[in-house]
Amino acid sequence: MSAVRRLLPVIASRPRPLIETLICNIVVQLGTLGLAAGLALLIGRTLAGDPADIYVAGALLAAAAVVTALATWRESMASHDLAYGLIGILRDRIFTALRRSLPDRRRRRHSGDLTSTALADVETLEWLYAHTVAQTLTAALVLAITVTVSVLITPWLLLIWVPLLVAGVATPWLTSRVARRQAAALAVDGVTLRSDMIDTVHGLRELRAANALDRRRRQIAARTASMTRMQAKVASRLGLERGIADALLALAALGSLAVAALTHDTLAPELVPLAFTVSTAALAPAAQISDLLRNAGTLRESAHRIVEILDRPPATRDAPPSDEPFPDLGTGLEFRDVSFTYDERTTTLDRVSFTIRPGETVALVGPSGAGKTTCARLALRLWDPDDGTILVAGHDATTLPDTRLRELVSAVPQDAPVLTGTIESNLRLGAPTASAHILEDAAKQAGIVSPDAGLPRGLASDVGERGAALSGGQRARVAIARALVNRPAILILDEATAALDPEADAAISAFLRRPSTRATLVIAHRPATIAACDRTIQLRDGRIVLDDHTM
Ligand SMILES: Nc1ncnc2c1ncn2[C@@H]1O[C@H](COP(=O)(O)OP(=O)(O)OP(=O)(O)O)[C@@H](O)[C@H]1O
Repeated sequence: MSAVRRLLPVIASRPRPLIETLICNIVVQLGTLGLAAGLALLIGRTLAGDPADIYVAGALLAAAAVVTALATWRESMASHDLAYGLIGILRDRIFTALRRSLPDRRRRRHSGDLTSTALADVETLEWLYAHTVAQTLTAALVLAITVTVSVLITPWLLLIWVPLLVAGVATPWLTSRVARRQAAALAVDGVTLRSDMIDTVHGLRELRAANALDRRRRQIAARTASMTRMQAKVASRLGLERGIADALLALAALGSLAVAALTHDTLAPELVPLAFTVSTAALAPAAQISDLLRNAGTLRESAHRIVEILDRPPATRDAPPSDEPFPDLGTGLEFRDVSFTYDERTTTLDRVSFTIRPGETVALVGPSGAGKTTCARLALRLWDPDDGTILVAGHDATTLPDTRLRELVSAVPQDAPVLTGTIESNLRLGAPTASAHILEDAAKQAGIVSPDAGLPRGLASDVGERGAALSGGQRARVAIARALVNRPAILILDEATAALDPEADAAISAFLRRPSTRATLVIAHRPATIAACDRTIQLRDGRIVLDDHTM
């Protein structure tokens, strides 16, 4: 089924503005047609020496003009109400689809690119919903009426309308493949340009330090030039198509005039202006339909990309929501024969089994690329293992509803992002209603409020744009405190202490040694951090090579 047809039913979710748009459109089009036809009849009868009552006719025409104007105003409001409402629904569906399917295990596409293209595509659909569906239905109706009426007045007009309508439809149909190709190329260029710009702004410091800013600027300029060339090609194609459409419309007007002139002796004289007016009145809806056909390529390309996102398979299947209590079965975190691969070629984890009991703190160590972070990601259920089971608090993780799992497991990833705001707003991220006591307790455990943290304003400290006003160590402390606010049953620290200064490292080590009921997995390289743990598991090439209390 075509992507546009898949997205059209969304329109049924807002029937009121749709019906209003449709009715107003019909009133506008028929009102305009009625005005022109009324005037033509008036002129015809005057020319034929049988003038109508000018006052009655004037009043009728004035009333039609007012109704048409009011309907135009309402139509504009209703169509935009319809379009923006539908766009909101689509954005929400896209967000849900992306949320379910990201992070992409196989890294098929950059998630930022995907989102940015989808948002641009949704804007394109504004045109479909606000200016296309109802308007095209009405235009087709008015076109059918005008062509039928004019042909009833004189069948000779068929000679004009049939070939011109065929040519009008054939032109954009013939160019539709090129149009889609161009729309796809423009979208790729646009997205790459946007993500290059965003990456450049984010990496400004690194690019400047590497003396790479000029090179980056030239790359962006080259991409812009390529886009400009493609835009010129699109403009040239659209111009040509518009030119052909205008020429066809002009031919229709001339043809109608010629038919009116040639058949005037076979027609009642008062009908001559009417035949010409009604026939040329078909030009406006014909132009509207040709406009739609001209933009169909871009529209189909955008709809296709949106449908692609909506159809993305979920990264994990969420267990159905349940009111059943999930008793903590007391096992902490357990991996049972877990195997996992990112790309189906390399085995990242090979039958990994370990248990971290409540109250235990375990260091997961091993060389770079051994699969440590992958273990943390699977425990957080970013993806499910290809084989084996992960038990969280005694439950198979795949049977736990997502929200429950997030309450049980908290993680501090490598380079955990700190969001713009204050330390408090960052701590409240996953627990908006947490009490001041809980926040302070978490901040204390992570060493934020200690004198050596360098944060005299404590929780009220401003972290700057994405944490830029904090040092690496301070950012790590905020990320650790954020993970502690939910008081998780399972805590995972993935190289979270790597950026800490010795004082903070000592504070975190002390925190790790403190007795608690939490199961804690610490991915670390630092001897001091590893020494603070009860046990060490060593991973190499995705396999456990050591699980020991001493190392
Ligand atoms: N999203 C991904 N797509 C494909 N391969 C990945 C992905 N993430 C990690 N890998 C690969 O999986 C392997 C294990 O990576 P992982 O990050 O788990 O290692 P690690 O032990 O945590 O390493 P480090 O100590 O350097 O952080 C590596 O070879 C890595 O290149």
